[in-house]
Amino acid sequence: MTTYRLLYTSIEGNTDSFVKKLAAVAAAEGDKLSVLSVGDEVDPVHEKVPYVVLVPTYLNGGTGTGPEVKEIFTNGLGEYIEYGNNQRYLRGVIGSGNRNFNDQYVLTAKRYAQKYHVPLLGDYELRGTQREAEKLFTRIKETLGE
Ligand SMILES: Cc1cc2nc3c(=O)[nH]c(=O)nc-3n(C[C@H](O)[C@H](O)[C@H](O)COP(=O)(O)O)c2cc1C
Repeated sequence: MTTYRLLYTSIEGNTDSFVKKLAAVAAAEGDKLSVLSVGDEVDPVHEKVPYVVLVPTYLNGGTGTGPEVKEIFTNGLGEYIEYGNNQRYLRGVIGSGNRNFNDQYVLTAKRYAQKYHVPLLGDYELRGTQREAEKLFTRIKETLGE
């Protein structure tokens, strides 16, 4: 049994729901997740093992992808990554969003991947599907596996 560390933020509950799907996939494979939901109220701790983050997309300031388009609501997760040495243990990002946002689909995750120099491991829409949870759990294992 292996335990995989995941950090995420969820404003409206969709990411929470997807993380539950991932946990069920992990359990079915005899593995475990160690998850932390990072909200504004969470005091950052020093991460001690490699982890993957899941971040939904919330933006304002326009319809494009330029610097005028600002991240909203999810900033606490970025601050957590930048706390102490936490960035050193970040291994990858999974993005979520809604394809109705076209070019801005999962833009926050793409920005995190670029900013923190880690791969975008994949993406899913809204609450995601069972199939996506299975596929992304495989990516998490490949990324964090021993
Ligand atoms: C105000 C607002 C802005 C959003 N902006 C984007 C966006 O720019 N790109 C995108 O892919 N999804 C966007 N979304 C969709 C959310 O990322 C999507 O609903 C996600 O599943 C929310 O996750 P959560 O329920 O865990 O907070 C937006 C949603 C809201 C309510």
